Amino acid sequence: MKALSLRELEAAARALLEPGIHDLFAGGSEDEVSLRANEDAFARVGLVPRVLRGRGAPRLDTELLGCRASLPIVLAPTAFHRLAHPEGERATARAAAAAGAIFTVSMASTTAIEDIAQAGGPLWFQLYLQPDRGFTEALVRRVEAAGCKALVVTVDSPVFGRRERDLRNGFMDLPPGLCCENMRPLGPDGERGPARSIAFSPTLSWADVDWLRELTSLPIALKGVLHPEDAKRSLDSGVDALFVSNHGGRQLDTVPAPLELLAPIADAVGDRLPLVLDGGVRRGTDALKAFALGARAVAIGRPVLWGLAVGGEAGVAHVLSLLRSELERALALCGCGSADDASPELLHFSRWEPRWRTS
Ligand SMILES: Cc1cc2nc3c(=O)[nH]c(=O)nc-3n(C[C@H](O)[C@H](O)[C@H](O)COP(=O)(O)O)c2cc1C
Ligand SMILES: CC(C)CC(=O)C(=O)O
Repeated sequence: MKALSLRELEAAARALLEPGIHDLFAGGSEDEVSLRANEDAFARVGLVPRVLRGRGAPRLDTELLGCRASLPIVLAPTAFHRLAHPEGERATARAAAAAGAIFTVSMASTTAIEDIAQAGGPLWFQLYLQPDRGFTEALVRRVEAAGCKALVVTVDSPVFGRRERDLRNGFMDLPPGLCCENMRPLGPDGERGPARSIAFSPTLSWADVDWLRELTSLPIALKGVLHPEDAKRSLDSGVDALFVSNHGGRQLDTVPAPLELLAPIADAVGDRLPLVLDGGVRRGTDALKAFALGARAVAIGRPVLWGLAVGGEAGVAHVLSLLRSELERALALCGCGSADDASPELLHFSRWEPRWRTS
């Protein structure tokens, strides 16, 4: 029976996945306050449709960081797809390519970037800048050669968030036979060496972003910028986009939902940087609310893993197809011809005080 919504797909994935793997995907950090806040924020904003605008069938196609996409919904980077399905990132990449969606490959993918690129769709590569600049440089050259169209540099992880579900379940590392394939340096003949672990470093600074900017001509997005002052600072560093993200509630707990932080960031950067929002997007209406507050696109993390777990490539295709049709319907019902038509006038923030005429 095909899931009618991402909620149904989530339940199906939960029933299929080994509980420790389910927790690894589903969990957040510490008390999971941010994790819950992400979805809740969308439910607390209402949509007030405009009528009779005659905009015709909504168009979803867009361009982001030089990539054409058939919909403004990006696959966020998530680690370890082969824990969800044996075909892992290959299956995800095929589904994304067929849907014309941009797939952001995690640095912690369990398939090498060259093998993922075989699917032929637009790929971005997510990078944790490593203290070993030589390694980072080699990896950047490798993903350039593989045809990745942009780098998404995750900046919300100077240290790793404390994920208590994983500690309780004793999930420490990938099982034998799986590793972070992009962490295996390439030898002179392209042979892959032993995997190194990903380092998280509190010494990283804007100077490292400047260094990366000099190193590559690929567009660079910073992922995890939430403070308007950092958004403004990023304008000076020559980056090309920002992901407004709290890492799906997996890093600093009690960070508010990205949806709530979006408008001040959009104010801070104006039209100079496109914004991608991720965290809790589960419906077409959620995406529309993010567009109304200034996002150019949204990204989805966990739903892709649910789709993979339930049906491999077909499951991810189903996730994208559900969101595409929901977004088309939400735009049409709001009188919008595209995501660009969405504006704050469509939003209702609930501080409901009944008002009625007394005379
Ligand atoms: C299982 C899992 C693995 C993730 N791995 C990465 C990663 O390797 N790099 C990264 O920048 N973000 C990673 N994220 C965060 C996502 O890119 C994204 O910010 C988040 O999942 C969005 O929220 P959502 O899952 O509610 O859609 C991961 C998230 C999950 C759930
Ligand atoms: C392996 C981790 C680095 C992946 C990650 O960022 C996450 O699990 O949130």
